[in-house]
Amino acid sequence: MSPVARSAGRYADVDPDSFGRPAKRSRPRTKDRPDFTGAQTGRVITIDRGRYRCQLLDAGTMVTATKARRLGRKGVIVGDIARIVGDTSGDEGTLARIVEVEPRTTVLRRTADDTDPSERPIVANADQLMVVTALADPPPRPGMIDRILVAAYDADVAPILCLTKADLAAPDDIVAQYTPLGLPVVVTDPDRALDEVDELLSGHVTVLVGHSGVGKSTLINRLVPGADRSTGAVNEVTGRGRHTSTSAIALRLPSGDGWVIDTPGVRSFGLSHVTPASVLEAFTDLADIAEACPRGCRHTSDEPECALDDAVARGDLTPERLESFRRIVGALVEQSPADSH
Ligand SMILES: Nc1nc2c(ncn2[C@@H]2O[C@H](COP(=O)(O)OP(=O)(O)OP(=O)(O)O)[C@@H](O)[C@H]2O)c(=O)[nH]1
Ligand SMILES: [Zn+2]
Repeated sequence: MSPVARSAGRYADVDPDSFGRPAKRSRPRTKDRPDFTGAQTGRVITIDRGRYRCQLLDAGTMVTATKARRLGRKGVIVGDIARIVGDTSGDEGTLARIVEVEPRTTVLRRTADDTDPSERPIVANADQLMVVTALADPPPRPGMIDRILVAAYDADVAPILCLTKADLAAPDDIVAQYTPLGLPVVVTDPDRALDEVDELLSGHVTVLVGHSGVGKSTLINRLVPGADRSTGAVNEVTGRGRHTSTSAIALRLPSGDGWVIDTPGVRSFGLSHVTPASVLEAFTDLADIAEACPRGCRHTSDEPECALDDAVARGDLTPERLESFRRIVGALVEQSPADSH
């Protein structure tokens, strides 16, 4: 029996939302699971109206696919590593089918807005998140940078700060402000080679997040020649860029070693479930010190017995690093939903 016929018959009755959770009925897996040997492995690079565009990892072929029903509505997102069966030639008009998705190493979720209180996963398997911020035109907004950094730390995705348009304003203040966080800060302008950025992205799956107009598309077009991201188009009416797609798009780096994932329309990531403790985990040096904090310490400056203050007093921690951490965590309490303009 072909895998297609088999899975259609066998899985039609399974709750689509059960994907990713243990099956309710436990049947011997090896016996019941469709045999997908011969399936191709690809990365989901973008999603458009129920069609999943995938790039096969071996051949690099672009394949358009549907998704097995049992994977559920949110079962496949950009960045996923998918098992694909059927016609994977990529030829015009062909349609393959995603039958399985590998467990995700990380998941970034879209900010909830006023009309949509739920958070949706948007990008899977990124191990880095590059916040792209212009030094001028538009000016940097530290509050927003901090919110995005919190989301990155919480999702266990290593943040990078990229400061664009260095030809228009000096980066020194922002660099000084973010260096104590221990994240790489790179500066770009049109006349500067991108060696440093290339090196940071090589071998990684990096999500790029930035407000419209900061030069994210310009950067991607330089990193991935032929990516053809539309640039410079700020819609006068909506104030938003020309990208109307809500799907992220993954682009393989020319070296073949690594991916960048552009996230049009994503201004920030939801923080509603994030706790100071989850952010603290990303700051391992501070986390070690905070073991000595009293129970329930929020590590804010108004906590009388926070061990982080003691560490600064002892000289074991620089005041700049503590201040940066507290500012970042402060973004959690200051957040207002659907802000970010
Ligand atoms: N001076 C200067 N201008 C730049 C630089 N990078 C990009 N720009 C310009 O800034 C404008 C916005 O650049 P985009 O690359 O379209 O910005 P974006 O962040 O992708 O914005 P959207 O396309 O709206 O999502 C364009 O006019 C670019 O030419 C830079 O390093 N220096
Ligand atoms: Zn504390």
